[in-house]
Amino acid sequence: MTTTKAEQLRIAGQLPSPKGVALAIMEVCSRDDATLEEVARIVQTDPALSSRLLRKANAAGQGGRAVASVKDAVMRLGMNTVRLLAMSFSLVDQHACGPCPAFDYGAFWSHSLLLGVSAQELCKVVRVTTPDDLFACGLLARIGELALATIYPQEYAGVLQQKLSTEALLEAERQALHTDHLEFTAVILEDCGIPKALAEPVVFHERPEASGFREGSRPYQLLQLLVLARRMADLGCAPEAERHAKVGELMRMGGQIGLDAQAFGALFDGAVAQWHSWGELLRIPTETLPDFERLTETPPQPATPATPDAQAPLHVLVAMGDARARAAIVATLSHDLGCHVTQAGTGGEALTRALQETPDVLMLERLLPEMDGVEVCRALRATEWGRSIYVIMMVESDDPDRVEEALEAGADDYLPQPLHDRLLHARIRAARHHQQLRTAWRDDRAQLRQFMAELALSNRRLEHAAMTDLLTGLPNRRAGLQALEQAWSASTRTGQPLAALMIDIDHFKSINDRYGHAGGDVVLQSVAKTLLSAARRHDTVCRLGGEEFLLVCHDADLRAAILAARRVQQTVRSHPPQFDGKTVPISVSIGIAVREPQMADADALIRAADQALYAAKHDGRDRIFVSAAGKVLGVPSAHNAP
Ligand SMILES: Nc1nc2c(ncn2[C@@H]2O[C@H](COP(=O)(O)OP(=O)(O)OP(=O)(O)O)[C@@H](O)[C@H]2O)c(=O)[nH]1
Repeated sequence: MTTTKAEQLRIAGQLPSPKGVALAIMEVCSRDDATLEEVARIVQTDPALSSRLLRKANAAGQGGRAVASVKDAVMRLGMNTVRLLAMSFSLVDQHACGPCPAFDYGAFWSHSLLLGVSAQELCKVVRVTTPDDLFACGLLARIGELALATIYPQEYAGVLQQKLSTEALLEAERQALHTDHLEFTAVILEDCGIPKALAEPVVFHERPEASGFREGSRPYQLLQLLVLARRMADLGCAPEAERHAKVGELMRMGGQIGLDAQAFGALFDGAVAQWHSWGELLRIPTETLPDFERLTETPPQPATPATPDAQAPLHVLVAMGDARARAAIVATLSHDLGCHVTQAGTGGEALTRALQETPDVLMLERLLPEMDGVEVCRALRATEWGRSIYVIMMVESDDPDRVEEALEAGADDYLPQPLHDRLLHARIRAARHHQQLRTAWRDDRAQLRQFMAELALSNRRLEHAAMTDLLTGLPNRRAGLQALEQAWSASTRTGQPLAALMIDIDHFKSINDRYGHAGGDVVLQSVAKTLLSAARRHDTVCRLGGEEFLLVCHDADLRAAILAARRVQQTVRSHPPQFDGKTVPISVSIGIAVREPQMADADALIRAADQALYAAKHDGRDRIFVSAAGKVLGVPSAHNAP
């Protein structure tokens, strides 16, 4: 039997795998006699996992009784789901960054998270399995890529720099590494104990055509759902300029699982909202996106606005099932009427092309294969962008019921079949007139949009200026206190600890006296930089005013806050500012407070930190003091810490 490279690395223990509490949960769950109590007890030893599972259980309850204990959360989610979630969270936490220079870890998890929540939301519509299980599988659906970046950082960087499409990437991986990421995904999912029935569709979601799944079977449905979730993640993570091209295809795929444009839009928006809230909880970056309806709007016009040209050929998309009849009308339109014509043979193709090409006129046969003309018209009219296309429905006869149905679905005009040349000419004349009016309207609108974009930009600049300290570039007092309020609310929600550190430069007045105000300013700028470098990425540093700074430490208990204070003190000490070719020796005093149950709000936390700072100054400066349980105590500083 041949052993693949991924399997060899598994044997050597080199593959990314769950660790710590997640591993313990996996082990317990693999026993036949495991109990929910046992699993809950292990989960409780990890506060971050506990709060994430509580959030998941409450979301899964969909408005039922709120779950407050870990045991109830485990009960509601079920042992298997808890195992899957614990495992995927563990991998997210362990691999937030890594050694491969060309692998964007943040972007990778961001995309994987959106894939996971999209799969979960889709699964609520097409119930092929438990939505929470698909959330976990979605998070791990691309794990093979992360594995290659972790195990072969340099070689894989060379492959990634070529920026290849899926097939070419797989080929390049095989050439450079004699393996590919799909092989790694399969082995890691197996290692994580994900059942084959789920793991296989996950592995094939990048190359659905290679799966060989029988149409309509459960694996096939899962695969379809994951492919759609992947496209949703691609859209959410795409640069703004590329989003438009992805929307049409996505809507068509939504139609395949029975969702009309409106329902699909609501589902997408729901997934994006979940993406943001899980991103915050898992510390994964996420993009701010306009809602789906806005994404379907007219794509941005070219930079130089097109001048209205009455002579520009009318773009007509002809959607007809019968190829010969279609060829005849295409010939009339292009040769006799000078139109630019494109064609579609099915309803699905008509919708995709209409959304991609935004023709001036869509000539839509009512009896189209796959998706009839009425459905296509309704789907188009559900988008702002599709509303601007002039639709002529071709109906089998003048039957008033048929005509009424077409017009009610949103068609602008109709033509009875077989088509009559004179009628066709008259309809196209009306359409051309409509198009000229629309071009003029579009130009006005483009100008208005440009004006609104400029206004939004200058508002953003003003907002930024109002929240930023001009001297140091740090968030100012207002922004800092706002960040603290937000951190307070998050800590209320998640139960995670929260610490505030007030940092004050010692004897700053004498620095000003000795080096002048300009020298003082340089010292403030230098300290601001040093504080940023000493703080963790997710913590907030702001200048409260004068020579006083605030550091908000998320998820930090007293021990972590003292360590942070020592790190700040040490870094300030070892990076003295330079002014006029001279070193300006400085020190800071720090007051720490950690959120305590009796504190009513963020103000109370700041007041406690301020008391501790006051005590540090009073005790002689260059000190760290802590305010805890109503007492203020000194703690050993960085230079005399144990
Ligand atoms: N250069 C400069 N000085 C500032 C700025 N804002 C406030 N100050 C000065 O900072 C000094 C603060 O002095 P004090 O409040 O007495 O504090 P201190 O001298 O640091 O003494 P301790 O905090 O008790 O160690 C005052 O002289 C302010 O004028 C600023 O933006 N630039």
